[in-house]
Amino acid sequence: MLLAIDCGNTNTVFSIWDGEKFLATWRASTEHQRTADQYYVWLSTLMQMQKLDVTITEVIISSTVPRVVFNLRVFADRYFNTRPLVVGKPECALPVDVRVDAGTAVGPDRLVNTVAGYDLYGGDLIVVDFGTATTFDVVASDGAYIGGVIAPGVNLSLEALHQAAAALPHVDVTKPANVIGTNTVACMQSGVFWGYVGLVNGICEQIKAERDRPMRVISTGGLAPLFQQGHALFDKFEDDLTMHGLTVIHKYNKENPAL
Ligand SMILES: Nc1ncnc2c1ncn2[C@@H]1O[C@H](COP(=O)(O)OP(=O)(O)O)[C@@H](O)[C@H]1O
Ligand SMILES: CC(C)(COP(=O)(O)O)[C@@H](O)C(=O)NCCC(=O)O
Ligand SMILES: [K+]
Repeated sequence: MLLAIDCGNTNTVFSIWDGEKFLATWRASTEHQRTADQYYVWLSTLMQMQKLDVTITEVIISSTVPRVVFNLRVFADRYFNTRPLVVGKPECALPVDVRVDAGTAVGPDRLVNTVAGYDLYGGDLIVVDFGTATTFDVVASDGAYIGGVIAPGVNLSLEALHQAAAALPHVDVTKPANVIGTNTVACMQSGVFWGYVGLVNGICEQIKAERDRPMRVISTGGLAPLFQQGHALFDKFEDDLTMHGLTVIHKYNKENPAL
């Protein structure tokens, strides 16, 4: 049984994959101080509560936070007696090329999304991931990651407004009824919501123009459905795109041990 771990700057998602389907998925906030023992207490409790009596034999990790990887490695080694595959490390081969400037360390989540998008839809894709940051990953016709765009995340933008301006409250993102807000909260929500619709539209259109070809736009991340509502920003929404990519990369490395 495979344990796939997707660690973002805000949340860390753990999924158990039986080779055909995910048996369970759990989410914890990302905290680099969390130890291997703490991960185990948390995970084994959830497994017991779900009466999931399985043996984890393999672990794959993608982490946008480098310093959590140490404790996750100890966790895999101590409790599952396995050396985890860590995306972005030389020993983890990818089934696609990465064509970026020399010396660039691409976020592993973006590589995993590229692999997942290519596996599900083929090439000429834009993958939009609404995480702490909102990333656009451009996938060439042969599946290569050829770069993209990093924009501030939706919640980060709202939080920045609240932090920087004394009179602006903390608000949650939602789709406002009108563009013209008639109170402070509605004005802030409008700025972020409609600003984001424009950002996503504009960036995707410019990427397509720069590539000079039609491209499919795939979205992932909890906030993607909010932006899809009535705006047809994306051709497809994939809830567990990153997790799917982790299983594809794991399989590829198992089938190509010499890589
Ligand atoms: N369904 C949702 N509704 C509202 N906010 C969400 C939802 N899912 C995630 N978020 C928020 O979106 C932000 C990004 O979350 P996540 O995708 O887990 O980020 P990361 O992968 O960078 O850790 C966080 O602020 C999180 O609280
Ligand atoms: C852009 C990111 C911060 C997004 O991370 P996330 O929002 O998933 O936590 C991450 O992919 C990252 O740290 N990238 C490194 C730089 C790059 O991808 O070019
Ligand atoms: K992410």
